[in-house]
Amino acid sequence: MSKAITVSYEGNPCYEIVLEQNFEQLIGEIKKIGYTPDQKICIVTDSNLGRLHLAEIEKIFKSYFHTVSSFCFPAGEQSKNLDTVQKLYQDLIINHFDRHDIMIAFGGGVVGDLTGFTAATYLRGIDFIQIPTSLLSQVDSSIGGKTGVDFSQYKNMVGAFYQPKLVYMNLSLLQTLPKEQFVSGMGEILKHGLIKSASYFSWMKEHYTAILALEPDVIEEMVYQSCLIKRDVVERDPKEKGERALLNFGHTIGHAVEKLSDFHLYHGQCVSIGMAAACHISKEAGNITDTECEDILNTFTQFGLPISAEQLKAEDILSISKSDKKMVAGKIKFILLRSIGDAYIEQDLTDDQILDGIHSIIHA
Ligand SMILES: NC(=O)c1ccc[n+]([C@@H]2O[C@H](COP(=O)([O-])OP(=O)(O)OC[C@H]3O[C@@H](n4cnc5c(N)ncnc54)[C@H](O)[C@@H]3O)[C@@H](O)[C@H]2O)c1
Ligand SMILES: O=C(O)C(=O)C[C@@H](O)[C@H](O)[C@H](O)COP(=O)(O)O
Ligand SMILES: [Zn+2]
Repeated sequence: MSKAITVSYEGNPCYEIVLEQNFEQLIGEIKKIGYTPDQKICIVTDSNLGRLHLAEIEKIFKSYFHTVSSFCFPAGEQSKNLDTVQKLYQDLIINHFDRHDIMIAFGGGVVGDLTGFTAATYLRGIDFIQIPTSLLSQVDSSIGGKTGVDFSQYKNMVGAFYQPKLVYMNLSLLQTLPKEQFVSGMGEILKHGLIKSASYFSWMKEHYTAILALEPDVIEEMVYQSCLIKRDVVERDPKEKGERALLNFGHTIGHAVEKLSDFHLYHGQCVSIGMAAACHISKEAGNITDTECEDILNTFTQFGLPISAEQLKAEDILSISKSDKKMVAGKIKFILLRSIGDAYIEQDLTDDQILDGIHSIIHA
């Protein structure tokens, strides 16, 4: 069981996404890039990975590279900020990292986004490798080169497009991922089906027992299919000039809910709530039927994802949604469904239409 996908950037092969059940091929993949033992390695990770898996990965890197250090920060979205980036810059400086050295993002999306941004900006850019360990980071955040941190609690306000040199995932690490984090990753995976492939969405509904039981073949197939969908989108539109915005389905309201929950709700859970609102708006716009909307919401619930945010105020969600980055000429760039598997960008929604969607998740 092993799969690889090539990601091209501006028409040229740029990096490989490797799906494995262990770390046996990691050094081989690194040698293929042309890295040599004299290059210094900084493994960036969070406190949970530090406790569970850092020793194993350090040993693997030390079997090839002469100088391997690690930088560990407290787990959670609260760490995804410029303070942590500054501490990481300090660590790199103290350890004399220069432009030909390499950073390793070993963790979930928080580690990946923060490490990628630090790699993009330290010495105007040094190489980095993604070793995503959460379901969400394996299917979404490690691919496509969106890196960044939150600023003043606003999601991903400071960032850069910066591509990794390799994405290597050991799917067996999902065994230690807490259940609710696995479910959070399902939010982005179901999004992939909803925006790009009705058959993939149906496949997930058919396989939900096996998925939640973490059956290795089914998980590998699912991660692979999601990586293919994300790869195809980011290859066609690497800098979000058009189609890539579809990956933001559920995120405008989702990011507002994430901020308003003070990051106590996970990203994929907030995206699920945001998608529920967007589905309601899509239904009211005459695109999807009542039955389809109900089917989507039932599927979210079946996977354990939330579809409501009863404790929040509609006006707060609307006003924070409007301060998200996706405003164009004062209008929210909103993603709606034309049908299951087919999403589009809508820039002409009125506040009333958006509020109606928000009310559907508050009174769900
Ligand atoms: N760059 C992108 O394109 C992109 C895409 C989607 C999401 N994101 C960002 O990704 C972040 C969410 O990522 P996430 O859900 O991975 O969150 P996360 O990085 O906080 O990881 C979730 C939790 O799971 C733990 N964890 C990770 N892997 C584990 C494992 N194998 N075993 C045990 N514990 C493990 C982490 O320590 C953390 O507590 C958000 O900041 C979001 O904005 C970015
Ligand atoms: O890769 C993308 O493009 C995405 O939008 C994927 C999203 O799932 C992800 O949460 C991304 O970080 C959102 O980016 P933002 O620019 O809307 O903050
Ligand atoms: Zn997301």
